Amino acid sequence: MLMQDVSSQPASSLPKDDDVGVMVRNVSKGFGPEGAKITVLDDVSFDIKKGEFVSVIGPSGCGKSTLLKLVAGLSKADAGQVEINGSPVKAAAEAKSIGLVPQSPALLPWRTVLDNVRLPLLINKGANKGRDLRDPEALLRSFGLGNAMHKFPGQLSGGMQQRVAIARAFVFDPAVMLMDEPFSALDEMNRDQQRMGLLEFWQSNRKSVMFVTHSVPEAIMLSDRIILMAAHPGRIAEIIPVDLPRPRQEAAYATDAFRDLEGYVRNSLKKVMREAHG
Ligand SMILES: Nc1ncnc2c1ncn2[C@@H]1O[C@H](COP(=O)(O)OP(=O)(O)OP(=O)(O)O)[C@@H](O)[C@H]1O
Repeated sequence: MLMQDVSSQPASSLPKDDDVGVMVRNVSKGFGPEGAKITVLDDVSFDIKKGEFVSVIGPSGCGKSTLLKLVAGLSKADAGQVEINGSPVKAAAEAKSIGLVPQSPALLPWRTVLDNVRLPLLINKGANKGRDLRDPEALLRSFGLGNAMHKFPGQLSGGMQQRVAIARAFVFDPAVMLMDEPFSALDEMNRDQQRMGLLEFWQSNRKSVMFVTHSVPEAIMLSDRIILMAAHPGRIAEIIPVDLPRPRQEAAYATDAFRDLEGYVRNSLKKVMREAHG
């Protein structure tokens, strides 16, 4: 297995071409007052290719959500650059080229499932003119929610609600999809079901995905590459390619290749955690 040690790779040697969906270059970010600022992200550089699924994993507090917010254009880096499909992140966010799925579904309980998914289209009517949009009903059907369209969120399970939130994020047909532990609130069985549903959808709708998770099997099952972060300050420790064949089905969990990779990622994670605790 060939691992990429990005810590020794100069950022300028990373590819910059038309294949890149997300480009993060030498990004640093800190919080706190001038003079007492705590560096949360230190010189982070990576790319996500168009149509590539990349997970970000690392110890609590290493800056995964902070990084995701920078790539979403919700927060500004102190230094460095973020580009989406070759445009500065701010412009890409305004053009709705970035979809975001939060940890909790945040659906409006008084609107039906279909009306929740339609809502971003109504709110952004002006900005949506002349661009490709997804049909909310077709999207819901492709997420297995055809029979739930006219129900209210409170009538659905947690897993189904989260699927509605994912469908809603796809309604602008964004080039890049960012997901912050979207299945963390679900029990293991439900979580696995949602994970496989997302994978199936993505396999026929290849977007660049940045997926934050604490689950090693989830990162492996979904991803083309895994970015492993270290903490204090948050930085990339290693980028691990996932060379498992696609399309992937649940049976992949039981293969030797999956288990070997799982062992490798867990070990790498342990190493960065040991370093963090001195
Ligand atoms: N707005 C903020 N103001 C001050 N500190 C912040 C802010 N946002 C994040 N931090 C700090 O930055 C560090 C990284 O936080 P972040 O939420 O990005 O980590 P994480 O890797 O996503 O953690 P977890 O895995 O626990 O969700 C933490 O120490 C956090 O307290």
